[in-house]
Amino acid sequence: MAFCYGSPCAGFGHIKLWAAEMVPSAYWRVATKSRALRISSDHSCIEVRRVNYRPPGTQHNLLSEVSLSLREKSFGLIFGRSGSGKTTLLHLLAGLSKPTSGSIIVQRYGYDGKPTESPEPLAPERVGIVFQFPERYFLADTILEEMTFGWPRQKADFTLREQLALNLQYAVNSVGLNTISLDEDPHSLSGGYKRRLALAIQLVQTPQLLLLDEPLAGLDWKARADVVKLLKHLKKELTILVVSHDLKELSSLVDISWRMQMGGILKEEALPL
Ligand SMILES: Nc1ncnc2c1ncn2[C@@H]1O[C@H](COP(=O)(O)OP(=O)(O)OP(=O)(O)O)[C@@H](O)[C@H]1O
Repeated sequence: MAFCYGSPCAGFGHIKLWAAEMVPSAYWRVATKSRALRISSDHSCIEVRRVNYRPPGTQHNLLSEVSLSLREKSFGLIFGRSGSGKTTLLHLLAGLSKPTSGSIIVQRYGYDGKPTESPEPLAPERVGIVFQFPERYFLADTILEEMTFGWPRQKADFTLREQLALNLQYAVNSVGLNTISLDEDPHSLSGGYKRRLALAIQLVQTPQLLLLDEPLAGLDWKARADVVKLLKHLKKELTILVVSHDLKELSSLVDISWRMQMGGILKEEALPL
């Protein structure tokens, strides 16, 4: 598959038009899916099972027998001291590195809490990750270019591009960027709006799991409150796992939390507020 890097993909005008025309159906699809999931009581969980990780060529494990289970559409938070291995775990979940042993899977459960089918590996392309200070990696001159950077551009990819264009409009609305022209320079946005853009870029790919590394770091109090409010909204439709030191501000969102101890040992634990 070919991607366009840095330059606008062919047919942007059309992309905007498709998106504008097809928003209602995109919303309908999302709303219908969420209602269906609420009324059925079977559910899936993203699970890390006894994962160890030792970077190639090193002697020590950065993660030791890490296990966790995060139910779909819930908000998990991992806290712990600097250097304990939190970001390393996010990278494994995003497929950026491979566990030395153990597995990362999606498991479906039935009414009775028992697995209904064999677990499936969590596909890296279904995981979105927003790194610390994502605005440092913005490359394009407009919000639209930033959001479509890396999209497939070949003729054969028309259907995929069309789907991405639909998702784009949904993502822009979800993060509240719809009040801003997509021709704006991403670098000129406020801190909070830069984070919104970073989230929207990931939402276009309709992730099954959204990973956020220190989403409030470096923001002023108003932008922090803004991002917390946005995450509260996104939580209704998404499974979110956050690494953060900002426990108090995020506490109202958290369904489950873990402490990462030095040596990469993860324990489920309530937030120490
Ligand atoms: N590829 C690597 N090879 C060797 N050591 C590494 C590698 N990547 C990370 N580390 C080390 O692993 C440890 C865990 O790093 P990690 O970034 O996951 O910690 P963290 O808990 O996210 O810290 P912080 O809260 O400061 O972001 C650190 O001591 C780091 O220096």
